[in-house]
Amino acid sequence: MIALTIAGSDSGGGAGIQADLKTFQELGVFGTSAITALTAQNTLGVHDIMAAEPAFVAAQLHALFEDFEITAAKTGMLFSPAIIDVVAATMQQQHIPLVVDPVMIAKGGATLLAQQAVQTMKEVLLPVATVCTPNIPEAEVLAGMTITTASDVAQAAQRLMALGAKNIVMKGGHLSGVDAVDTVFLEDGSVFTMTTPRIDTKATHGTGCTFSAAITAGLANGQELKEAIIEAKRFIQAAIVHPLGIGHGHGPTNHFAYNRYDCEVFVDEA
Ligand SMILES: Nc1ncnc2c1ncn2[C@@H]1O[C@H](COP(=O)(O)OP(=O)(O)OP(=O)(O)O)[C@@H](O)[C@H]1O
Ligand SMILES: Cc1ncc(CO)c(N)n1
Repeated sequence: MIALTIAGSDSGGGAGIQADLKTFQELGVFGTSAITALTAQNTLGVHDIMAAEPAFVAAQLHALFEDFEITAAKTGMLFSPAIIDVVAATMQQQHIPLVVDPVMIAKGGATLLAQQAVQTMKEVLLPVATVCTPNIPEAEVLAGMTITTASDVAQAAQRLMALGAKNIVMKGGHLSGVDAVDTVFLEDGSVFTMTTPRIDTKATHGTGCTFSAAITAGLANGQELKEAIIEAKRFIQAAIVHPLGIGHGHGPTNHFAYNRYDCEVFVDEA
């Protein structure tokens, strides 16, 4: 099975393209990539960014779809309106599941999506998203509202669905509480939560990339969306619980952990 990640390169290897390809590999999927930007980055922060020319992003996508039977794709850091336009136009023609991780800001505060690209993401990318996986700050920007309560989470998800995203995973990593709770809103109207203990760790660099890549790998392998989402939560929890101790800042998660350690996720149908 072949999956595609359309994202930025993280030279530090914990997020972006590198995290996605490691996740695909661990989940038994052949990974391909279209790189939207280079970042000079480590666990302490982003030093510099060099965006790819939109035409070169298009060239990478053309080369991939010409040759490979890609069965699912994801987007990560897309940086500019012009790159989003290229990606959306391509994905509109490909009838495969698309996971949109609406990456906006790195943990150290660097901007990974230009301010003026938010509108483009809402107008052209969400309509082609099979599933969108915002963290709370991203959901606030996309939905144009403040999120504090569970009913805010549901309202924001409804707004993203109204923009065209078919299914939504609202990630709770940025909320407080003893548990890390993600809430999933499916196209058929069903809602469920996925709960794991919140781990007190600095090693959470690339959690969102890894989680969305794991969903993509599941879809590429032909799993149902719900099953792929729950398995992805297991993957990211194992990767957070067993850190590698790399770097001096927000360290990467452990992509090897899922295949080595068991990990429980509590699923609650609302
Ligand atoms: N400290 C933690 N303990 C357990 N799970 C966590 C923790 N932090 C995040 N998660 C889980 O990791 C997944 C990614 O969520 P998060 O909200 O961190 O994404 P993100 O902010 O997009 O990540 P990124 O740093 O890549 O931008 C979710 O399933 C979330 O619940
Ligand atoms: C390239 C890249 N993509 C995504 C993130 C968000 O974790 C990051 N820090 N770097």
